[in-house]
Amino acid sequence: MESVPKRRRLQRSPSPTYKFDDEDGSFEPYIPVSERRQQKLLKLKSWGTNTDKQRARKQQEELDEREDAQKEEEIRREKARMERTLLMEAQEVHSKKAVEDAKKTDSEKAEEVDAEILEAIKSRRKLASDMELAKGIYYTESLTTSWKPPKYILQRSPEQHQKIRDKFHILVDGEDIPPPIEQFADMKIPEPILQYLKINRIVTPTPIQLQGIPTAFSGRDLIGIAFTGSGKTLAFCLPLIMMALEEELKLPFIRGEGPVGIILCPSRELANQTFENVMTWCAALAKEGRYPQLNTLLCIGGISMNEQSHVMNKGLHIVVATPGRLIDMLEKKRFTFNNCKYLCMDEADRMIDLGFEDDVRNIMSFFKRQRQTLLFSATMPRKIQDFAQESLIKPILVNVGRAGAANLDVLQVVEYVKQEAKMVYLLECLQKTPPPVIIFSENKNEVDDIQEYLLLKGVEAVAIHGSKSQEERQYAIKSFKSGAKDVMVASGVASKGLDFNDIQHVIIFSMPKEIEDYVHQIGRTGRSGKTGIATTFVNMNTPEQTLLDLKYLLMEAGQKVPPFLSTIDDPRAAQGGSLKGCSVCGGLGHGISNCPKLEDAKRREMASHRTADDGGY
Ligand SMILES: Nc1ncnc2c1ncn2[C@@H]1O[C@H](COP(=O)(O)OP(=O)(O)OP(=O)(O)O)[C@@H](O)[C@H]1O
Repeated sequence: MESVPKRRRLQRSPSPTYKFDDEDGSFEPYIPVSERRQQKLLKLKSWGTNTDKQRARKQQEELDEREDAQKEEEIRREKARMERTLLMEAQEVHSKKAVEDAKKTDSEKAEEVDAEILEAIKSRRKLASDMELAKGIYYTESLTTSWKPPKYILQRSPEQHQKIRDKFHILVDGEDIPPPIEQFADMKIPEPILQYLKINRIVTPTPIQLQGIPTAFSGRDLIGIAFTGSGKTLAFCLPLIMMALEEELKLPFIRGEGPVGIILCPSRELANQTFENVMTWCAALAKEGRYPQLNTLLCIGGISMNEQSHVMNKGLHIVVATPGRLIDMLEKKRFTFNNCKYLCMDEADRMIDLGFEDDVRNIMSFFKRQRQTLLFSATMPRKIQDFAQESLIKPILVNVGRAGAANLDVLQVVEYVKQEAKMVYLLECLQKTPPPVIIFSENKNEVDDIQEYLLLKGVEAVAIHGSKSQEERQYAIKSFKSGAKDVMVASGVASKGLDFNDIQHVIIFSMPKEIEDYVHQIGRTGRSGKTGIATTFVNMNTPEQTLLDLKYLLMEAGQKVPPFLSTIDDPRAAQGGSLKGCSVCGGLGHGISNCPKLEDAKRREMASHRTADDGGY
C-alpha cells in the first residue's frame, strides 16, 4: 500500500507555498501509482537484464577460461607427445645403429675409422704460398715452353704412345699428357750433355726419364714416382738445366740476377749429391764452349756461404738447397725469386713428412710469378699424392711400379738373428760379398758401436748419423764414395736418395719401423739396372706389424719368404676384411689406423724439425 497524504495536501493550497517549498528544495512532484508501478517494473526489468548480462558475461568468461585451459592442456599434451616421439625416434635410431654396428665386421669398422682419419688428413692446407692462398691466386694453365717433341713422335697415335708406356710399366694420369720418348737424342738435349751421359753409360732413358723428361720439358707440373736407383735425379735436373740455358741464351744473366729454378732436398747430403750432379752436367754442357756456363749454388746448413761468393758474384741459374738455409738466404735477400719459375722437391714425401710443409709454403711465397712444380720420390703414399695433386696446376702423375714397392734388382734376404748374436753374425754376413757395403741401424749409438766393433776387427768402416758434425759427415761420404773405406755404417740420414757407386750389399742391422724406410735403405744397392743383395736382421724385438709389412713386400717382389715370416697371419684376414695397403705410409700389412707413420708424424710435430739429423738448416 502506498502512502499519499503529503502530496494531497500540497495540491489543496497551491501557488505561494508552492513557490516557497520549491526554494528550500524539498519539493517532490507527484508520480501516479500506475506510473510508479510501471517505473518499478521497468527498474526491476532492467535489474533483471543487468544480472542476465553479468551472468552471461561471467558464463562467457568461465567458458573462455575453460577453453584456454583446454587449449593449454592440449598444447602440453602435444608437447609431451612430441617429446615422447623424438625420444622414441632417437632410441630407435640408436638401437638401429647398434644393430647395424653389430652386423658390421671388425674390418668394416676399421675401414670406417681409416676413412675418417684420411678425411682429417685431407683437410690440411693446400701446398701453395700464404700470399697465393690469401689473395685467392689460382693458376689454371700450365707454363708454356718453347720445347716441342720431334714431329715424327707427335704424329704417333695415342695408342702408340700408350703401347710404349705399357712396355715400360709406366702409369700416367692427367690431362694432355706429353708423349713418351725412348731416346735421349729425340728429347733435343744438347749434344755435349748427350756425350757426357754416354761416357757415363747413360745411353737410353729409364722409364721415369722417358715419360718424365718430356713432361717436364713441356712445362707441366709433375709428380714422379719410381723405384730407388731408377734415375729420377736426371729426370728433374735436365729440365731445369734446359730452362736456364734458354734464358741465358736469350739474355745473359748478370750479378744479382736469377735463379731460374730451385731443387729442394730434405737432407744436406742429398742436396750436396744433387748439386754435384748438376755441376758436372753444366760443366759438360759448357766444356766445348758452344754453350754458356750455367752457375749453380749449393745452399745448405753447415757450410759457409762465403765459400761460394764467386758464384754469388755472377748471375745465378740454379740453386740446390735444404729448406732452412734457403729461407735464411731469401729473408736476407742474398738472392731473390723474382725470375724463378721452377721448383722441384726431391724425396717430396719425406719433405712433407719431416714437417717441412710450412717451410715449403714459405719458400713458395718468395716466388713472384707462376712456377712449374715437380715432386719426385720412390715412395709416395696415396695421401701425399692426393694432397700434392690438389696443390699443383693440371699435374701429370708418372708412376713406374707401385709407389713404395721395392726395387726388383735387389735380392732381399731376411734372417732371424737374436739381439745378442747380431754383432758377431754381422762379421760373418760381411763375407757374403766384396765391398762396398752399407750397414744401417736406426739408432745413433748403435751406429757408433757397430763402427767401433768393425774397426776393432780390422774392417775399414766409417760412420754417419745426425749427431756427427758436417765435416765428419762429408768425410765419411767422400771416403766411402772414393773407395778408400769398405763399409759405411749409417743411420736413416744416408738411406734416402744417396747414390753410392755399385754398393754390393746392404745390411739392415735393425729393421726400421716404417716399411718405406726399409725400401729406401735396400735401395742403396741394385741401382741403375745392376743387382745387389740386402740382408735384414729381425728378431722378437721387431714389431709384428712391421714383419707383416715386410712379408707382403717380399711377396710382391717375388722374393723368398722365410718360414718365420710365412707363419705370421694378417689379423685383417681373420676378420674377413680387405687387405688394402695403408694409404698413409704405403705399408701392405696394415690399415691407416695402425700406421706407425701417423704416430711418428705426431711425434715429429712436437719436435723441432730443424734438427741436425734432417739437415734442414
Ligand atoms: N738412363 C740411365 N741409364 C743408366 N744409368 C742411369 C740412367 N739414369 C741415371 N742413371 C744412374 O742411376 C743411378 C741412380 O740414379 P738416381 O740417383 O737418379 O736414382 P733415384 O731414382 O733418384 O734413386 P733414389 O730414389 O734412391 O733417390 C745414378 O748413378 C745414375 O747415374
